[in-house]
Amino acid sequence: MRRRREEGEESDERGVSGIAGEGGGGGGKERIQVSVRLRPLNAKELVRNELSDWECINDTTIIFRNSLPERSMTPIAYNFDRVFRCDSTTKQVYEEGAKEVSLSVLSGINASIFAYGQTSSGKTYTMTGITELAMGDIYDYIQRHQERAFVLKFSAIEIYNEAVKDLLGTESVPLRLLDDPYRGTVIEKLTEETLRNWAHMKELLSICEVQRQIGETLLNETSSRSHQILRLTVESSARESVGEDHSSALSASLDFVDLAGSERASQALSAGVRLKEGCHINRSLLTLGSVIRKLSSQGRNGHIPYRDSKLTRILQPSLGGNARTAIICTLSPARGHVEQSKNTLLFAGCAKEVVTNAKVNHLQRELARLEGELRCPRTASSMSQAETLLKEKDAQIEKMGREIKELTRQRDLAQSRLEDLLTAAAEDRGPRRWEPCSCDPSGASQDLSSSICSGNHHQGSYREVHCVEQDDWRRRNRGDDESGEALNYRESGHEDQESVTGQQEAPHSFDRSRPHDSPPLTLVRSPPYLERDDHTPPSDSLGGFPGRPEKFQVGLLPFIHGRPELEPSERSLDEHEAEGNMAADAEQDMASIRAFADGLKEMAQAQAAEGTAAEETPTEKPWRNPPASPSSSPREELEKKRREIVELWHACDIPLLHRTFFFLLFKGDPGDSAYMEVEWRRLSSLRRASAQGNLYQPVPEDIRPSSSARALRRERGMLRRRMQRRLSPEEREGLYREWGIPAESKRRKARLVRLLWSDPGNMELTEESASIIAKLVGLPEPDEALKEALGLQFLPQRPRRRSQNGWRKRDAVSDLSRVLSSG
Ligand SMILES: Nc1ncnc2c1ncn2[C@@H]1O[C@H](COP(=O)(O)OP(=O)(O)OP(=O)(O)O)[C@@H](O)[C@H]1O
Repeated sequence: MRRRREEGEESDERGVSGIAGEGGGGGGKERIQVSVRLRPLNAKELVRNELSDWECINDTTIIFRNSLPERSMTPIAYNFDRVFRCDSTTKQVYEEGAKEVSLSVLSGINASIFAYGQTSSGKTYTMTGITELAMGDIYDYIQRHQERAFVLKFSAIEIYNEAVKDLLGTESVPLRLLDDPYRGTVIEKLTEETLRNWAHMKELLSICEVQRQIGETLLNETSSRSHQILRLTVESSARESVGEDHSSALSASLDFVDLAGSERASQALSAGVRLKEGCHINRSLLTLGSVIRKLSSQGRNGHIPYRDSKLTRILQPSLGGNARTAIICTLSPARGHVEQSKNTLLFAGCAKEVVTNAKVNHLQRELARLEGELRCPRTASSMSQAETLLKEKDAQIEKMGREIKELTRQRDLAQSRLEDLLTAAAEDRGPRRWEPCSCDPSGASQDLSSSICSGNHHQGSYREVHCVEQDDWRRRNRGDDESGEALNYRESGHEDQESVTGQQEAPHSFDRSRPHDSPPLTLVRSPPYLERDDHTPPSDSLGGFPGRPEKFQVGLLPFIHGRPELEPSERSLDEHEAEGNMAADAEQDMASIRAFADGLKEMAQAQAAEGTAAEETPTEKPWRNPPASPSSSPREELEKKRREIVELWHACDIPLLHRTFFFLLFKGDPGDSAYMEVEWRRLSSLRRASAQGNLYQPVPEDIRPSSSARALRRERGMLRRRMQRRLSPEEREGLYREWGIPAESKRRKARLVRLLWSDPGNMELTEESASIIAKLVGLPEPDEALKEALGLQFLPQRPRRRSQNGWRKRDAVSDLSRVLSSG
């Protein structure tokens, strides 16, 4: 295909003899070549009966024709250098949309091929094919041009969360970008392999494929979460001049750029890590878009924000600089993605206005530059200044790295200690009644350590105090580091506590067995919401649905938080510890189950009380359940409710253990209806609060929605570790097979765990998820005996009768102990 050369412009150095034409050529001022590729509807979209409103009516025009009758309007037409229908092959796309530009590299002209488009639109699919086809053509060309000697070099990077990673390197440290006055932005310490042959090149391509960050999103099971740039550098010279005359020696590079896909968090339903990746991806694509927009409207005049992202810094030559560029914009045809597709075409429209100015890169020129640099090196003093500066910066970075590591370690320690304490407290609490206490109810005269040991015994002035390990580092840095974890400690509002414990040895320290040289303990009180004197949580908080007892929240905290995700280096330690401590695991699990049951019962009671109040006052509660349809049987109603509960759990990011316990214990028997009603109301209210934005009222950080998602992630991490410990390799293999996880795929445990409870519409998968998790956490067979042991067998009683026909909590707990010890 002929390129659209800027009028009046001629390439200054076109056609190095014997290379231009067949080997590409071109260059000079010309516009970026822009093609659009429409992919076919994929299997999921077909199942959903998605329609496509896009049609390529000829080789250069694609139209959007909305087939919705109420929206019928004149089709919108978009023109590009080339458009490819959904049945076009990648070879066709390459031949007509990228080949000419790619092969310019053989003429000493830099070239870049980009794929741009929303997530799952086919960028990687297209670029993988184009890269191989272009490489194949280059090898083929070299084969047929023995009169020249070629050297091919290959390097590969990815930009993941704004960090540049060497895909061929052995170290995973991010690479730095340096500004070279001659070469522009260069990547420091990037591995560059000299290609030995075709097989070597293929091997390197597969290494890149393996190394690249891939993640599963709702829209793409193997979504690329990073921008990938593969660079082939071609150096060539006429054979007779090898080592002598460099006048015909050429050097140029060809970049294959597979951008990460733009995505809408709402569509990709991304959360946690994926959401963070998505934010980075969108931000760098935004910078790319604004660079392209500015270049298209004002050429290279004015400020172009290349430096606003690593992606645009690295790609600067390809964006209006010394390179020929072809962009392939990929589109998903589905109607659900129409807005994203239009945005892609908007980008494509701007890109085709951008003019680049590629020149032939004679090696001679490069040599002259190097010679010039040698002749007048930068002065010794400026060099040493720069070096000193660099060293200082390196030292600073290293120090910060150490500090971050230390803070992370502290946080993890504190978190796991907090979990242990909460579990212990849940167990100690037993019947979960606060006993009257003879201490000063204000707590003023108490020392904090005694608050710990009797931490849950203040009738009317409940104070739960947690013990958080603290080491010298933070104390040393106190005052000059108000960020991160240090701030969390301050947030408790009891800055003075540290000095109290600093002055006296806690007589009832939780951890008497600590070695002497271990860091001292500091007490940090619970978040303010646990310290309310009236035992009632803020009604607008996440847990603040009508009738939810505060302690339920406390009891569930171990579930909500799970174990903290640790850094890989630390994880082995954690695993090690945990492995040696299976009994503790089981104990913790059962404490969690007990806490779950206790919380549920209290909720049911509170709800029953609410119900009484509602009967007495005719006001309609906003969270009332709609009346059951008269035609359905009670069983059908319960089944429907069960399904709704599953949907609500999903929507509210409820911890998986809670879902599992509940799901297995309450299967829709008539006796379960009260609990199911309670759960349904709780969740409906939670979701309504979330929809109304109430969750952003002063709610403790760790139970806000974003942290629920984070907690879910941690919980999945805990389950993944348990898979390793609790399932035999055969059992794991069986599960992978059952869940369709291919044997060769990476991180199979993580993939499986991600699938658990992920499809609320599918009750079969839901059942299966619950039974897998039950096995992982050692939930005893959920039958009537367990229910009875947990005191969950009976319908909740009205509060005024509770004193006579109470919940048999003590009996339930001791029964449970029997069940456990016999199990
Ligand atoms: N033209 C096509 N023909 C057939 N299948 C395609 C085509 N384009 C893409 N696909 C399929 O669609 C899925 C998504 O494609 P791909 O991973 O290339 O998307 P992507 O744009 O790179 O997504 P992301 O930005 O999330 O990485 C893959 O399973 C791929 O095989």
